[in-house]
Amino acid sequence: MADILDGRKLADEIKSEVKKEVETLNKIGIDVGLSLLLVGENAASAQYFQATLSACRKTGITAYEFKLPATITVNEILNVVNKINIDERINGLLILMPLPRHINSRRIINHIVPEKDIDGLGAISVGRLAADESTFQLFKKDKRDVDQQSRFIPSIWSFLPCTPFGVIRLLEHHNVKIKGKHAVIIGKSLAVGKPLSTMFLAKEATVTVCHKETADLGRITRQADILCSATGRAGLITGRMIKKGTVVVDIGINVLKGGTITGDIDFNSVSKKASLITPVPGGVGPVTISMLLENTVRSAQRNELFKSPLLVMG
Ligand SMILES: Nc1nc(=O)c2c([nH]1)NC[C@@H]1CN(c3ccc(C(=O)N[C@@H](CCC(=O)O)C(=O)O)cc3)C=[N+]21
Repeated sequence: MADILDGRKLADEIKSEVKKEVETLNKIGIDVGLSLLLVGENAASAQYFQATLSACRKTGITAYEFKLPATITVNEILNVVNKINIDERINGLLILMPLPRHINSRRIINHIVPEKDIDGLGAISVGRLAADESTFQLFKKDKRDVDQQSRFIPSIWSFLPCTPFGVIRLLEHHNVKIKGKHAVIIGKSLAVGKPLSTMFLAKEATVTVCHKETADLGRITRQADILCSATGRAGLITGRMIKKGTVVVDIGINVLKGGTITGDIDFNSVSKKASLITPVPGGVGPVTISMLLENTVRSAQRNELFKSPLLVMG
């Protein structure tokens, strides 16, 4: 039987770190602010919205809520983003995805100033990740790589998308070796599959990305040392599709009839062969929210550090 990669436990640890850092900033008169922008109605987004609000409350981050009707125009949303961009109280902006169909979501997301793009989905953030200009943030918790990475004192940097960032954190927290391993990712989305593949590359894994057009998925998943699935298809991965000892990360969220939440992995059959596995709920999801808060408090810290040569100490 596989051991569990416990996301709730790690998420709580990250949140208590964030809380301490928020308190330190509060002591020198700095409040940390996160804005949440929800357009229209969407069950998964509404749930993430609420979960993030309550995590903000727990850590002392001030949340600013923006709820707009689905009928709103692109320009009206851009005006709200403009307001948030120049609002000094706000350190980060999360725009809940997906946006309504008539809205060009790239147009909206690219309008967030990079300093506040704590979800890491804007073109600058995506480009910096692809060019390896922000991946050093993945090495902070990895003591062995600190020396190599600490050559960099960035004057400005971008944020990493919360879900894949959380996946790397969860693996490292459980001492899963990434370097030299074969990581197989299912899903090529901008928010999860693609950035996760870049992060695994930065960590020097051998990476294969599969998606809905991939022929004979099982042939590839059986080669994985680390298997990450982010498709939103319940039960896609069964025990027959993995080799013994695989580390399995379930990034899928499927709401079944009756409201039960499950991932992409058939937990019963896969957990018999895997060495480590994330449950859903209680796996990657809670860590995602904690990474969003961590990015937000980093944004506030950088703002202080880089925008004045004089630091006010508590
Ligand atoms: N710009 C953007 N970034 C996102 O990261 C984003 C988004 N839009 N839109 C909506 C989806 C959905 N999402 C979830 C994250 C965590 C849980 C989570 O923590 N779920 C709990 C289960 C909660 C329950 O049981 O009700 C868990 O996995 O344990 C759920 C959903 C992030 N999303």
